[in-house]
Amino acid sequence: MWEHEQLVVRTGKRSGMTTMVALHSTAAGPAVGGCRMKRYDQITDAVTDVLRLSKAMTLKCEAAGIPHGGAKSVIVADRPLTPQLRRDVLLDHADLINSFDGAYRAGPDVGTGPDDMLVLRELTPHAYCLPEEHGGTGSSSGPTARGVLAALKAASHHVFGTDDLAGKKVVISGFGSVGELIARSLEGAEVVVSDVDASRRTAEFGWAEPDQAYEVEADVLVPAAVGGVLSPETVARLNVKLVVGPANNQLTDDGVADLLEERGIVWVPDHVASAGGVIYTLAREDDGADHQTALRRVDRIEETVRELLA
Ligand SMILES: NC(=O)c1ccc[n+]([C@@H]2O[C@H](COP(=O)([O-])OP(=O)(O)OC[C@H]3O[C@@H](n4cnc5c(N)ncnc54)[C@H](O)[C@@H]3O)[C@@H](O)[C@H]2O)c1
Repeated sequence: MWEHEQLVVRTGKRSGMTTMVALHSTAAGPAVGGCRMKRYDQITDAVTDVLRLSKAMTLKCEAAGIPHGGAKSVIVADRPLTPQLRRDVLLDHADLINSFDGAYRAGPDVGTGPDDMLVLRELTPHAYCLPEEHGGTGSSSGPTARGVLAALKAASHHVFGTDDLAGKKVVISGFGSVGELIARSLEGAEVVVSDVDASRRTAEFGWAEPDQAYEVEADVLVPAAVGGVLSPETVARLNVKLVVGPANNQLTDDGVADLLEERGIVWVPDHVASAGGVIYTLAREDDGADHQTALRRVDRIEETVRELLA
């Protein structure tokens, strides 16, 4: 069933490249969501991605008590991007964002960052997370990691009877910006990381090949790479008691949550665990909260997860 307010797919007049915005819901307020820049095999894969991710943003805002709806945008990187082409496609995307008259406000996501938001801002006011030297809050990876750690605390208490993961074995699939921050914060835990990019391997942590990360015998799995990683097949192979991570849309479909429950594995929904970035950004950039106040709002994820699991 179609449940989105709008989906607009457009060919940019400067770049000739496809960009799209899915507006899932503005019922709670203007819709927010990141701008993903990625190569897709088929344009339909990009449409599926933007529709699912925008719906997840509505759930994320609702669970975090943020007065915003959910949206997402995608820039289909179907060719190598020179700096000029990257700039052109971002300006094209800014035109598309403007066509929503403020109903969609963009931030960075996989493949984009604060510098790209600065380019968007040349043509649209509806871009968050500019670099700090330009008055924005920069990358949201830090607050996102903090939110995951808050969720981990509450979930660990529920599953292991202690907030502290010291002495526990934790597998982090996706050793990118959020995954690395989480790995470095887990003092006293045995941390194993995994990434498709083998250059990310470091002697500081254990290493699992990406196709084996979901089978490692451990206490906790942290999905921190891409979505769609928890399928009936991967859930059957899991060897952990708890799954908590920032990756958006971890389940291939909602029925996988039942399979996790049948196996006695506690899973914290990603739209709850990964909300730290959006909570922090909106607190600072919309509400004018200072850094510490915004972090305290992120830390409330712990309480949300406690209530959810209870
Ligand atoms: N950064 C944020 O503020 C934020 C907020 C909410 C959700 N998320 C989600 O969290 C996840 C991680 O975000 P990030 O900012 O760290 O991204 P990132 O791009 O910095 O890191 C992702 C890492 O995953 C690796 N990877 C990709 N595919 C993989 C696979 N199949 N198996 C193992 N590793 C793989 C990449 O090589 C990369 O190192 C993403 O799914 C993102 O959508 C991030």
